[in-house]
Amino acid sequence: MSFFSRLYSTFVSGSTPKDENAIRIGILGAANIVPIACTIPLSRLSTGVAYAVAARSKEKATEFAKKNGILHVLDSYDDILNDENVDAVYIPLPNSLHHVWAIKAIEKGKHVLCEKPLTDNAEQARQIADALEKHNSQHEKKVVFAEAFHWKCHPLARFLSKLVQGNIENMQLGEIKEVNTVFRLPGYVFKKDDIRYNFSLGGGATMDTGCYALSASRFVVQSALKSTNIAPTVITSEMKSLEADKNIDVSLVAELEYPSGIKSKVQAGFDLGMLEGIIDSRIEIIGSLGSVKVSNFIAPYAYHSVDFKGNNGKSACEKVYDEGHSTYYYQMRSFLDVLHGRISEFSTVGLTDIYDSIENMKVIDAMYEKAGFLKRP
Ligand SMILES: NC(=O)C1=CN([C@@H]2O[C@H](COP(=O)(O)OP(=O)(O)OC[C@H]3O[C@@H](n4cnc5c(N)ncnc54)[C@H](OP(=O)(O)O)[C@@H]3O)[C@@H](O)[C@H]2O)C=CC1
Ligand SMILES: O=C1OC[C@@H](O)[C@H](O)[C@H]1O
Repeated sequence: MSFFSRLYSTFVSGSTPKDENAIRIGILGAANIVPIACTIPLSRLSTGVAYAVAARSKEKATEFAKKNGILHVLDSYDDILNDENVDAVYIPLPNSLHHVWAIKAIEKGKHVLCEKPLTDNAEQARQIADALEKHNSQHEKKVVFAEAFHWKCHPLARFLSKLVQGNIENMQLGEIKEVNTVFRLPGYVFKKDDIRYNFSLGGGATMDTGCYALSASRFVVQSALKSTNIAPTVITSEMKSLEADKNIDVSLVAELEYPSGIKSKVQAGFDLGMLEGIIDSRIEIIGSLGSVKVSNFIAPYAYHSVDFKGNNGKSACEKVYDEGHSTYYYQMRSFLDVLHGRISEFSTVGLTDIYDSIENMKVIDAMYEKAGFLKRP
């Protein structure tokens, strides 16, 4: 697939016919991210359908449904949860609302794909896990729950996982010593009233781009150690705040250390300079035998590269597009495959389970605390 075909399939709807047992997805909110993360991927899959949407305003939901090929418009988010035709929900609400709607959805027996970061803080994430455990222990039909770290579902992430385990022949890193990750955007891409600049809605750069950079650091370390739910200690954390609101961080630089001794620097922010482009997302992994730089791990479907340099002077470069779909397509396909019982292990397809989400939120809490900022409410 060429660069333009990859972008076309990311941003333009398809028209794949639906299977009879396609999973019917209800969408809570007419959010900006819905087309790229939900309705366009669904339009390209036979296994799921954009069944219904509700928004705070019915007029907005109606227009949104028409534009994005969603079959039904309901009056409220609760109506989506109460509709027995809805099998699963996608939650693209502001961060502070994920907690309440995720728990309500679980209690109604709906499967959930919830946007990142999962919650405002780790305590709320734990409460979602409690609700999930309670529901699943009392019902035969088990609710599947995933946080939408889409980048981990792309074939590039699977390649990285193999790479740090020493399974890519011409890219031997040896023992992993250091993992540095970055996700920065320019602040001007968001309006002043954006949810990301609103403390009570769970805003802040550490919440928004920081949760990804942290997820990348943890993904690499967990893959290298073939382990799950590992969280590093926050050694230092520095943040700069918005002039207009001292609670809203616009940049993060944190130094972390994993229990195994691996060190990690995580950078995030809405602080990308005019001359630095429109996105800075990368991973650098330093091992005893060589190092690797991965560009654009967040949106690898647009472009990316994996550049290896061995201590022996040898180098190699890889690009991993596979069928060329977007990270969101792979995420939706994985989520639906799990619901159809075709896959039982989240880790094989990159979906993020609730216990991984809790650990991510614990580190975000610690980053805020160490930097002298309030945790999100
Ligand atoms: N996976 C990814 O790549 C991305 C993920 N995200 C995540 O998705 C979520 C939504 O982001 P985004 O689409 O940019 O958000 P939007 O600004 O589009 O807002 C999302 C929805 O939240 C509701 N909402 C907005 N403002 C308020 C408010 N003041 N009080 C209550 N509800 C409000 C609205 O629902 P209604 O329509 O009912 O009025 C709106 O549709 C966030 O968690 C974000 O982190 C965002 C972008 C990319
Ligand atoms: O993927 C993303 O890129 C832009 C961010 O602001 C957004 O919230 C995030 O999910």
